[in-house]
Amino acid sequence: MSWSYAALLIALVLLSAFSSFIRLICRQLVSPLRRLSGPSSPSFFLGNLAEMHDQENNDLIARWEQAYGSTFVYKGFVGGCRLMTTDPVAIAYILRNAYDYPKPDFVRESLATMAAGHHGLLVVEGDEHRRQRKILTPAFSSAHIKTLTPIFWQKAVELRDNWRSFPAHTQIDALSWLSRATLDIIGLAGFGYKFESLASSSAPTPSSEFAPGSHDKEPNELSAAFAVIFSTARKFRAITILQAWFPFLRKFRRNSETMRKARATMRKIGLQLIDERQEQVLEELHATHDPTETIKPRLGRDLLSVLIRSNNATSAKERMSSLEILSQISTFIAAGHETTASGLSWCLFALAQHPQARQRLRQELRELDAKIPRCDCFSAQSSSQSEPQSHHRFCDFTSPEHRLAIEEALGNCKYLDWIIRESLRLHAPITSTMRVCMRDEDEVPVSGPLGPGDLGGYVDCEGNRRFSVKLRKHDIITIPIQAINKSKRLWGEDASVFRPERWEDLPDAVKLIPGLFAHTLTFLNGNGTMTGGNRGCIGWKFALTEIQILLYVLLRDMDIFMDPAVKIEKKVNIVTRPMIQAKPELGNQMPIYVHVENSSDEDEGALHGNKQVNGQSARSISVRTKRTDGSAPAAPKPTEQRSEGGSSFPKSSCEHKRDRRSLANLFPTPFD
Ligand code: HEM
Repeated sequence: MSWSYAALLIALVLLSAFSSFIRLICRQLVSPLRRLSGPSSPSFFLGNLAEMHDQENNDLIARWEQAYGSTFVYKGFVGGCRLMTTDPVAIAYILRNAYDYPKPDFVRESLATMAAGHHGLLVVEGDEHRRQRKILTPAFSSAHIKTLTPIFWQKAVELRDNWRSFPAHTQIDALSWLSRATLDIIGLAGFGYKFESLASSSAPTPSSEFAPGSHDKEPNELSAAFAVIFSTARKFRAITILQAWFPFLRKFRRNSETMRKARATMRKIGLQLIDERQEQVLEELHATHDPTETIKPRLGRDLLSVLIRSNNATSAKERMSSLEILSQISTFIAAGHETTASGLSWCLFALAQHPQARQRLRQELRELDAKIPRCDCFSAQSSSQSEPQSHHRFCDFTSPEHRLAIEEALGNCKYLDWIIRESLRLHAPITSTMRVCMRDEDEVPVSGPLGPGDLGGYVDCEGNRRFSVKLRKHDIITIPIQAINKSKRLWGEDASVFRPERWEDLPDAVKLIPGLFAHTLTFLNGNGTMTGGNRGCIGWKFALTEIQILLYVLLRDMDIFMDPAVKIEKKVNIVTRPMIQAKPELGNQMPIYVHVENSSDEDEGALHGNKQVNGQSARSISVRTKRTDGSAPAAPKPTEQRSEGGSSFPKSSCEHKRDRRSLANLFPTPFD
């Protein structure tokens, strides 16, 4: 072969390897987005991405909004213009046409490796998504979520009793505890799996109703495997960005032995769970059709059982494969665990900062007792049987009638509702998401004037006011969920302030936000269509019910505080978690103090005694005994002294540990 052939061959190989990069550069050069104004870019390679990494702490988007209006461009990888808009009309248009505005490939790739799998609902697009969403919808209906609430109560009580067991003035990391609680909940409610991450040795046996065939012997095997996959995926490196644009680099993914084992474990347990549910669902069918069968089998209620039942009822052509079902298990864990834990942690944070709101909420929660019939599920830990009904404390909520009555009453708690709305508005666990235009050309409308002094539209880089944005195929759009939830143009001057009372009377402009929940984009949009695609959070009712019950159980009989000297920052890594500003090396943390009121009233005799309630030994007594003698090694350790500037916090034992100097801080998250 002559030199010229060899050179040609090398050129062809290089061309094919770099083809997507070359296409990217060409597309960027002709994008109509270049006509929009926006901030200057400090770096050719990373554009504005590096400064965006800390956007939740430096108010960057609000400053850009103030300088360039609600619709502008910023620079992404190698100088590409990306659209960013907080305009409610533009956002509604993009989200309503979800299948023409899917997630960009690099975001899907990142979510897939982050454990959601390539076939999970979070990642698939178009017809595949429509088909999966239809099969999954029955599992997330309000009626079905109501059947799962006993799990939420059980785990809430278990968490509360863990917190109660610590000596007074103990600082605890609420985030890691809430993470454990929500992991246990999604395990049981999602697929009947006992993670037992809330102090496994002392945990009460999960209701067998929800855990048929659970894996008692190795309860934490799946949890460990998931942690490996999730934490590895969360370490965002330069190579991750390059892999997005140079697909051939994906072949060089780190696939260590630990990672391979973790994936194999997830697959093994997932397939085992699916087989068990399939068998169980077939038994149900058999029993329903057998006239001699007198006792109907209990229908599996976890999300996986409902999914399998719904799948079996779907035509063979539309049905999900085992691989697709398997991906939903990891999707449920990835999408439904840390999001809710983070939402709850931020809610506790907001309440700790606002004593008046906290006291009003706690009073409302206590007053519920007066509205519901006396229950029979008070344990030996309840303060005193002779106390007036409304003062019974530390109820175990074991009576189904009592739980149902409270659930109904919680639904009518106006202030609780405002608190949840306000904290999820100001502290959205998912800060932003991305979309890409897949129409050859499109024109996205933006709103006109929204009120006095507002001119509507946006001003392009030539100084012309415009009321639509032209896009070409492959143009990238950032949907800044948190910035929309806090936009002054929509919410008013006090948009960044925690003020639950704002929900009494919202500005009209807010009602244009196409939010699934409370006119916020926290769970994304609520106006998706079957034809245009519906990508709003499928688990929003699950999450809200879980948040309601956990807040009620934790705050009814305990107060929370934070050290005012400890400054908390937001750290975005797909989910937005708290971090102590002065102690980044500790990783994600939400340090709080729990105050058990009148704790001196709680005589140790009652706590360690053998009082029988409803024929049962009080369960939480054993929790306390075990936790204080240290026999639950997996639980996060509290500090016993007050910290100054967070200095006495222990290293979090959970997997959120971060190294500030790591590349994760220099490079953007997949959603930037
Ligand atoms: C406070 C808690 C939660 C928040 C803030 C939240 C937020 C979101 C957001 C913003 C999206 C849209 C992502 C995008 O398209 O870019 C989403 C999607 C999704 N969420 Fe949630 N989520 C929460 C809890 C849950 C729970 C508990 C589950 C399941 C048990 C869940 C399952 C899902 C799934 C499967 C999707 C993909 C839906 C689709 O694309 O059709 N989420 N969530």
